[in-house]
Amino acid sequence: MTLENLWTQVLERLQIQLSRPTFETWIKTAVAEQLDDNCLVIRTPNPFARNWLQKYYIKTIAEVVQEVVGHPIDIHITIAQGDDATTDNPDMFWPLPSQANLSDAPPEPQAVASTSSSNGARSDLNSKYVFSRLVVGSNNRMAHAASLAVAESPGREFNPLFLCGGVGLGKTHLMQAIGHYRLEICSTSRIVYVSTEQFTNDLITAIRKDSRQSFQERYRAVDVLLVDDIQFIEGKEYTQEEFFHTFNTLHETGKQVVLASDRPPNQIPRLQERLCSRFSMGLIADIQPPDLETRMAILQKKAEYENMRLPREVIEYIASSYTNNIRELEGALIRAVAYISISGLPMTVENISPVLNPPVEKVEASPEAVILAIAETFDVSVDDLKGSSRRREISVARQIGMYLMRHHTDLSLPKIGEEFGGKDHTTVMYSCDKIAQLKENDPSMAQTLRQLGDRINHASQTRK
Ligand SMILES: Nc1ncnc2c1ncn2[C@@H]1O[C@H](COP(=O)(O)OP(=O)(O)OP(=O)(O)O)[C@@H](O)[C@H]1O
Repeated sequence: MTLENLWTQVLERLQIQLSRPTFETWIKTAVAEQLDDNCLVIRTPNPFARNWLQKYYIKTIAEVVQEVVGHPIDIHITIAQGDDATTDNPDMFWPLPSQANLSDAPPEPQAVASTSSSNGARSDLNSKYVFSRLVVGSNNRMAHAASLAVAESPGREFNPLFLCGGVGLGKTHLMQAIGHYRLEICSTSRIVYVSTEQFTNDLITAIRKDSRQSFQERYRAVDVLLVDDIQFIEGKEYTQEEFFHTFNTLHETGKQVVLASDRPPNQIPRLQERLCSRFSMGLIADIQPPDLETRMAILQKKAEYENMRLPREVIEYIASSYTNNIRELEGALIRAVAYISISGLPMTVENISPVLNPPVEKVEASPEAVILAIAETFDVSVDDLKGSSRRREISVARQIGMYLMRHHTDLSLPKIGEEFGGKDHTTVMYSCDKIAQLKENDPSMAQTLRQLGDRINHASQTRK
C-alpha cells in the first residue's frame, strides 16, 4: 500500500469518527510524510498543531491506521521544517493546549466511553455529553427537564421521549446525557445508544449472518434505548418493521425509549402510521435555536472547561455571528483559538474576525421589527421615534434605528425617512454616517449594534 493510499483511507475514516471542526482544524492540515514497517510519520504545519494532535488524537489516529494496514504501527508526529517545538510564544494571550490545564478531555467530541453489560448490550457514550456540560436556556428547558426526568425514572412518564430540533442544537448531547446520568444512578443499567443508521446496519448484518435472534436479544433486552436521527428510518420498510417490534417489546415491559429527530414524527415522510402514532404517544420535546445570552453562556462554559480566557467582547462577537447551530458556534471558537495561538496575536474581535466567516443567512427584516427593537431597547415610544423630539436619548435612538434599518432592510434613504415619521433623506444619511463613525471608535457602540442586530435577526427569523 502506498503512503498516499494509506493516508487517504485514514482520512476517510477519521472524517467519519471526528467532528467536522476537529477534522478540518487538526487532521486535514496534517500530511503523511513517511511510512515504513513500524512507523508512520505525520507532519503538522506548526508546533501548536503537533502538540494538540499528540495530546488528544494520537490514539485515535493509531487505531485507524492499524485498522487500515492490519497491524499496529507507531505514529510519530513532527512539524514542518523551519518550525521547531521551542517556537511556542510564551507571551501569547491564549494558553497553548500544552500550557492549559485541559485535563483529559479532548477539545471536541470524540472520546467514547464504552460500557458493556452482561448481555452484551453496549453504550457508546461520548464522555463530554453530560448534563453538567449542557447550558440550559429557554430554547431547551423543557427538553432538558424531560431528559432529566427520564434518566431518573425511566419507563414512567415520558415514554417514548421524542427530542426534536434542528441540526447541531444538542439532541445527541441530551440523549447521551440521559445515558450517562442513568448509569450514574444505576451502574448496572443496560443502556444502548445507537444511530438509526447503525441500527439498520446491525439488522442487515444479522440477516446476512443469520443471527436475527441475537440482534433481537441485544436490542430488546435493554433498560434504556437511545436512537439518534430516527428521521433516517423513512422509507426503510424492513428497518421500520423490526423497530416496531423492538419498540413494542421495550414499551410493554416498561423500558425507556428515547428518540431524536430533526423534525416531529408526523413530518417524517414514509413513516408507517403505527410507528408515527407510537413515536407521538409519550412526550415530543422540541429544541429551538438558542438566544444570544444562551449562546454566550455556551461559549463561556466551553472556554471554562478548557481553561481558556476569553474577553467578553470576543464571546459576544462569536455568539452574535452564529445563531442557528451550536456545532458551528463551537467550531468558530476552535478556529479563533487556533488562529490566535498560531499567529501570536492578541485575542481581539478584529484579529479573529477574518477567520470566522460566519454563515451569512440574511433574513430581510421589516421596518416595524427595527423600530420595535429600538423602542424596547432604549425604552422610548414608537411615537417619539417617529416624532420630532430633539431630546438627546430620543435622537440617538432614532439615529441608531435609521442606521440599522439601512443595514437590515433594502429600503432606500427616503423610504427610511418615511418610516421615521417623514424625515428628509439627508437626515437619514447623516444619522447613518454618524453611527457608522461611532461604531468604529467606540466599542460599546459596536456592541450595542451587534446586540440589536442579533435581536432584529432573531425576530425576523421567528417571523419567517
Ligand atoms: N445547550 C448546550 N450547551 C452546551 N453545548 C451544547 C448545547 N447544545 C449543543 N451543544 C454542543 O453542540 C454540539 C452539537 O450538539 P449535538 O451533536 O448534540 O447536536 P444534534 O442536535 O444532535 O445535531 P445533529 O442534528 O447534527 O445530529 C455538541 O458539541 C454539543 O455538546
